[in-house]
Order: sequence, then structure tokens, then C-alpha cells
Amino acid sequence: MGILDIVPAGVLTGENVVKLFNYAKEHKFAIPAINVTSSSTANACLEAARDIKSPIILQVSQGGSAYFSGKGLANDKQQASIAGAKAAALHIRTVAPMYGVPVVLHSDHCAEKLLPWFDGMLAADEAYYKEHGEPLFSSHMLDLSEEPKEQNIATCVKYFKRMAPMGIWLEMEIGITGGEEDGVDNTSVDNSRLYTQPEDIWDVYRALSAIAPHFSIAAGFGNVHGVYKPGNVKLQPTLLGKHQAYASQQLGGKVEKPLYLVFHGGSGSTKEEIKTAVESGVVKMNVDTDTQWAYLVGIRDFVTNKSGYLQSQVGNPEGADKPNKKYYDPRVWVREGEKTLSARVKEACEDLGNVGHL
Ligand SMILES: O=C(CO)COP(=O)(O)O
Ligand SMILES: O=C[C@H](O)COP(=O)(O)O
Ligand SMILES: [Zn+2]
Ligand SMILES: [Zn+2]
Repeated sequence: MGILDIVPAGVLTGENVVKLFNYAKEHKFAIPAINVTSSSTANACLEAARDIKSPIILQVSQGGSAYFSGKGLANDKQQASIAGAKAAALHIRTVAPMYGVPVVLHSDHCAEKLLPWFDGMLAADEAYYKEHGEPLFSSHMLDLSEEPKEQNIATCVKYFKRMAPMGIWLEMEIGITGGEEDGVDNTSVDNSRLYTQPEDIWDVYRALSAIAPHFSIAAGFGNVHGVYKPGNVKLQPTLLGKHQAYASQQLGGKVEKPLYLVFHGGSGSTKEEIKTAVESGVVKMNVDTDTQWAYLVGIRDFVTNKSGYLQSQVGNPEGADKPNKKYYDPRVWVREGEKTLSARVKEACEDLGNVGHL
């Protein structure tokens, strides 16, 4: 039985998201979540997923959402980020069914100071729910990991109570992802805070499972946003297995891996680290930096290789009167970035065992 036997193609919500993640858990694979910033990057990810018959997660960060609506817009009240998140969602909802793959539509990290962005997206979910009987987004992430644990959990509980009736999945973070996110610089954070303790995970599980079962936890296991010199990042994905074992034991041992775990900072990880994380019950791995790089590479190579055709509108190595329109049309050079991005998304799917499951 393939995934399309249990959920439809297009954006999934409610029980269908649960079914997808349960399928991934059962079949021991994880789904990459790629940060998208435009229709071009979103389409390239959908194309990759279609080509290798895989479900995919597309996510927008607060900054990515603002970019989606346009960097020229004011964003002092998160208005551009709210509008951009809606625009991304509506674009993806419109085209995803045509690619024939199930899609989880997600919003990435939201720190305390960005809650007005979250509120705006939730209002959009509620409006969409009224009209269509399902929320606009499949899931949202809250990231109060900078705050004291009690405040982190209490804020998640408050929002999850509002999300649960619409069947919206919640991803929360406990323990810190190093590096940088949403303009928050965690590069010099104390190392111990990068490794979440099983007891903390259990506190989250207890509080959220009392509301609904559809939530996931981004736990710190040394993971870091961005790509750095080899050796700088010490990932310990086996810690994730310990979290599963601890939660399982607390629940009386009936379920082997009760947690849905999320791997942030997927870029720059080794194939082995990714494999261990998946074996430990990770169902989602975020990739941004490596796909940003991949998008550039295709464009960079095109501009380098076709340099002689890109110096003026008319005139190239084939003749002084030859027009260059077919080289500088953005559909030509941006497309080259889409191809290399798409290839990197396929690689992430392969690393996670997410190939041919439809
Ligand atoms: O975790 C991420 C987005 O939330 C992505 O991290 P990387 O940029 O390190 O892949
Ligand atoms: O959190 C990390 C993601 O890579 C999003 O990054 P961003 O805030 O630069 O869009
Ligand atoms: Zn964080
Ligand atoms: Zn992240």
C-alpha cells in the first residue's frame, strides 16, 4: 500500500497529516522540509517530489514569508510576513495537486517576538476553515526555546488549544538549535543547551498530548542552522533514540517510539548522521542552507558559462548583431537554479529514505 492509497495529492490537513507521519514512522523514513521563498523555489521542490514519487514538506520562515510578498513592503507589524505566508500557501495549494504528490504546508520557527506573525497566520487558518472546512496550513511551528521551559510549554498549550479544533499540527522546539534563525543569533549559546534532556521532552509530551496527539518536537541534539567547517558541529542523533525510550517507558512500554521528532539544521549533515536520526524516529528534517546553495549553483554556472551572451542585449560570440534575449530571460537563468535545487531536494529525499513511497 502506497501513500496515495491513504492520503490524496495536494496539501494535507488534519488526520491526513497524521496518517502521513505515521506511514513514515512505520516504514522508517523521514520527509524533508524545504524552506521556500518564492513560487520558483516551491515549484522546484514539488517537481523533485513528483519525479521521485515522494511526499514533501514545504515551509516558510518569517523572513521567507516577507520575501514572498516582497522585500519592498513594510513589515513593522508582521504584515508582509502574514501576507507572504498566505500568498505562499495559496500558490502551493493551487499547484500542488498538479504535481500529484502529498504536501505538508508548514510555517517554520516563530520566536516570542514574532508571535504577531503567528497570530496572523492562525487568523488566516480560521478564515479558510470557515469557508473550506480545513485550515489554510497543515502545520505551524512555535519556537519559544529561548524562553524558560515553563513559559515555552504554556505558550504552546495556549496556541495548541486554538489549533487543535481545526486539526492543525503543532511543531515545537525545546533545547536550542545553534547557528542563526529568524535573525536570532545562537552561535555562541552554551553547548549544553544544544542537547535537550529526556525529562524536558516528557514534560512537553504530557502537556501537549492532553490536548491532541498531532504535535512534534524539535529537540536539540547538537544540531545547528547553517553549514560550517567540518568538525564544528557535533551531532548526537542517538540522543533522539533515548528520548523515545524514555517516553515509551513513561507510557508503560506499549508504544516503542511515541514521539514525532524533527531534525533542524539538516544542511551539512553526513549521510550516517541522517540515517541514525531516522532510525531514532525523526519524521521530518529541515533543509535550508544546502538548498539555498543549490539554487545559486545552477544560476552561477549559467552566468559563468554564458558570460559572452550576458554582457549586452545585442551582440555575443556568434555575432555583433545577435540578440541575447533567450539568455537573459529569467525563465532561462532562474530555471537553471530550479534544476540544481530540485536535484538537491531529491538527494535529501534519498538520504531520508523518502523515495518511491507513493
Ligand atoms: O532548520 C532549518 C530550518 O528551520 C534549516 O537548517 P539548515 O539551514 O541548517 O538546513
Ligand atoms: O531557521 C532557519 C531557517 O533556515 C530559516 O532561516 P531564515 O530565518 O533566514 O529564513
Ligand atoms: Zn530555535
Ligand atoms: Zn530550524
